[in-house]
Amino acid sequence: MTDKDQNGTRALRLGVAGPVGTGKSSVIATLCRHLRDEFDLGVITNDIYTDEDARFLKSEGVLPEDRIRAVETGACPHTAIRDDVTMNLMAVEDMERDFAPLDIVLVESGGDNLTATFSPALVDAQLFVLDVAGGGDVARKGGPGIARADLLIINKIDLGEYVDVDVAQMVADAEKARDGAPVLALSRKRPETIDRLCDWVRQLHARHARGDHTPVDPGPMAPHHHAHDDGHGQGHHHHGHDHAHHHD
Ligand SMILES: Nc1nc2c(ncn2[C@@H]2O[C@H](COP(=O)(O)OP(=O)(O)OP(=O)(O)O)[C@@H](O)[C@H]2O)c(=O)[nH]1
Repeated sequence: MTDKDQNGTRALRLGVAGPVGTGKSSVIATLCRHLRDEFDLGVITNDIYTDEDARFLKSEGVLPEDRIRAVETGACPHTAIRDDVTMNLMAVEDMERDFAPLDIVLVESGGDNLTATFSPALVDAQLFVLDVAGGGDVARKGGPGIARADLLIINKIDLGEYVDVDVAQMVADAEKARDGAPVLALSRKRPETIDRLCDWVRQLHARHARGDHTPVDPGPMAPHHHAHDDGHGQGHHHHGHDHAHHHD
C-alpha cells in the first residue's frame, strides 16, 4: 500500500538539484507551464537567506502564488535537503494538505555545490541540472547527483556553440558516468527537448501512482567548503545523519 492510499494526500515529490545558475528555477518554470493543465502542482524553493527563487517563479506566473512557497534554510542549504529535512518536509506536507490531492510537488534545492543531493526521505525522485556553460568536463567529473540522480539534465544546449562545448560529447560523457541511466539535453529554446522532459515526468508520475517507482539514494555529498563572511573557507564533512555541523 502506498502512502497515497493511506492518507489520500501524498504527491509525487520531485527534487531539482544542481549548481548555481544551471537553470533549476527555469526547469521548474518550464515544467509548471507545460504540465499545470494535466497535473495539480506545487513548488517549494530553498534559498539560504531569501525567497528569491520563489519570487522569480511567482513573477513568471507559472502557478497561483500560494502554490509556490519558500523555505529559508539559514547557513547550510545542503543540510536542509539531505541531513535534516524537517523544514522541507513540513513545507511539502503543508502544501499537500492545503491543496489535496496534489499530483506533483517540485522541490528546488538551494545548492551552491556540485555534489548536493536530496535525501530519499524528502523526495521520491530527483533531477540534477548541469549546463553547457559550466564546461564540457563537468559531466565527466561525476559526483553523486551526476552519477545517480534519476535524470541528469544538460541544460542550455543552445549555448554550446558560443562556449565551444560539443553537446553530443558532453551527453555521451554523462551517459558513461551514469552507466546508461537517462541524460536529457535541454534548452528552453528547443520545444522538442521540453517535450522529452515533460514525457519523462509523466512516465515517472505514472510509475509512482502505480507503486512501481522505488526512490534511489544517490549517496551523500562529498566533503565541501563554505566561504564565510570573514573570508576564510571552513571545510566540513557530511557523513549521513550523525555529524555535528557548526559554522562559527
Ligand atoms: N540560453 C539559455 N539560458 C537559459 C536556459 N535556461 C535557463 N537559462 C538562463 O540561465 C540563468 C540561470 O537560470 P536559473 O533558472 O535562475 O538558474 P538556477 O539554477 O535556478 O539558479 P540559482 O537559483 O541561482 O541556483 C538565467 O539567466 C536563465 O535565463 C536555456 O535553456 N538557455
